[in-house]
Amino acid sequence: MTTIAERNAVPDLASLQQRAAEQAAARAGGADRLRGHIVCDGLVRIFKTEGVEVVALQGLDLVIDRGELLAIVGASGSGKSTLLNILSGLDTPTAGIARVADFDLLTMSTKSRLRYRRHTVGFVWQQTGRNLLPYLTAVENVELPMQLAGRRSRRVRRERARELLDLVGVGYCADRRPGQLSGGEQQRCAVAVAVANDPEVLFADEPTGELDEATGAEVFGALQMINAELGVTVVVVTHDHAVADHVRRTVAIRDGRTASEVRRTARTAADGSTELVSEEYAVLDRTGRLQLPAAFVDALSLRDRVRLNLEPDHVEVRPGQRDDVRPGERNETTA
Ligand SMILES: Nc1ncnc2c1ncn2[C@@H]1O[C@H](COP(=O)(O)OP(=O)(O)OP(=O)(O)O)[C@@H](O)[C@H]1O
Repeated sequence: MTTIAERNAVPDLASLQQRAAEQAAARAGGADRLRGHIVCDGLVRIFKTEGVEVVALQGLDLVIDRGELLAIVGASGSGKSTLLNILSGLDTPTAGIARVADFDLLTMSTKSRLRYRRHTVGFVWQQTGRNLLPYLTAVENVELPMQLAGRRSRRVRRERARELLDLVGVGYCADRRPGQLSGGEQQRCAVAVAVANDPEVLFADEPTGELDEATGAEVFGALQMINAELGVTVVVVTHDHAVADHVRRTVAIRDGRTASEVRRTARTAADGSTELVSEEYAVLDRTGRLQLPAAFVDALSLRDRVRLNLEPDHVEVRPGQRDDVRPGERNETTA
C-alpha cells in the first residue's frame, strides 16, 4: 500500500503508467480484458443548420484501452468537442460505432444514458463554475455526487472525499470554498469531484485552459494520480500540444479524423536509467487511408496526387504528376 507522501512525491510517468495498468487490470478482472475500453469506428457526426450540412466527424477511428491516460489534441474546429460530447453521452452520432465500457452510445435508451452519465463516466470542464458549487466547501463538493447517488453512509462519504482530495494534492483545501482557492486548486478539487462515484472513465475538457504552465502541470499531476491509483481511464481534450509531456499517448484530430499520434515509450538508457522517448506515428485506418502531416505536405508542395513506391520495409511518397506543367518544365511522371 502506498502512503500519501509516496504518492505525492514527483511522479515518474513510466512507473505511474505501470501502476495504472495494474489497477486497470484489477478493475477489468484480468489483463486479457484490457483492450478497447473506448472504441470509435467510422464515427460520423453531421450537423444540419438551415439546410447546410457540416461534417464535424468524418469516419473517426480510435481505440483507447482500459487504464490509459490519453490526450486528444487538434486545432479549433477539428472536431474535439463534437467527439467529447458524443463520448460523454450528451450528443448522438449520425453513424458509425461509439462504445464506452460496453455501452453502445448510438442505440442506448434514455434510461441507460442517465445511468451511463451518473455512474460510468466523470467530467472535468474548463470552467470551474461547471465543476464546483460555490457555496459548498471542497470536501462537501466531493461528497455531493456520492450523496446524490445515495450509496454510502455519511461517515464513509466524508472519509472518501478527504482521501480523494489528498490523492490529488489538495487535502489542505478541504474546508475552503471554491472562491478561496486558486484556479489550479479548484481544478484539482474538480478532479476529485469527478471521480467521487468511482467512474470507469474520466473526461477532461481543456482542464488547464485558463491556467499557467506550472499550475497546469499540477492539474495533470492530479489526473495522473487518479489514473494510476484508481485505474480510471482518463481522456483529456485540449488545444495545448505541451500536454504530450504529461501523457503516454497523444492523438491528434484533423478535419474530423484521427490524423497522427505521439507515443512516449520507456527505454533503458546506456547508464541503466529509464528514459521516455517520443515517437510520432501517422494513423492508418481500416481501409488503409492515412493523412500526411501538414508540414510534410507543405515542405514538398504535395498536391492532388502523389506517387507511392513499395520498398521492402517502407513506402515512399513522392510528388505526383502536376497538371499545370509550365512550358519548358519536364513532367517527371511521364515515361
Ligand atoms: N451544433 C453545431 N451545429 C453546426 N455545426 C457545428 C455544431 N457543433 C460543431 N459544429 C461544427 O463542427 C466542426 C467541429 O467543431 P468542434 O466544436 O467539434 O471543434 P473543436 O475542435 O472542438 O473546436 P474548439 O477547439 O474551437 O472547441 C466545426 O466546423 C463546427 O463549426
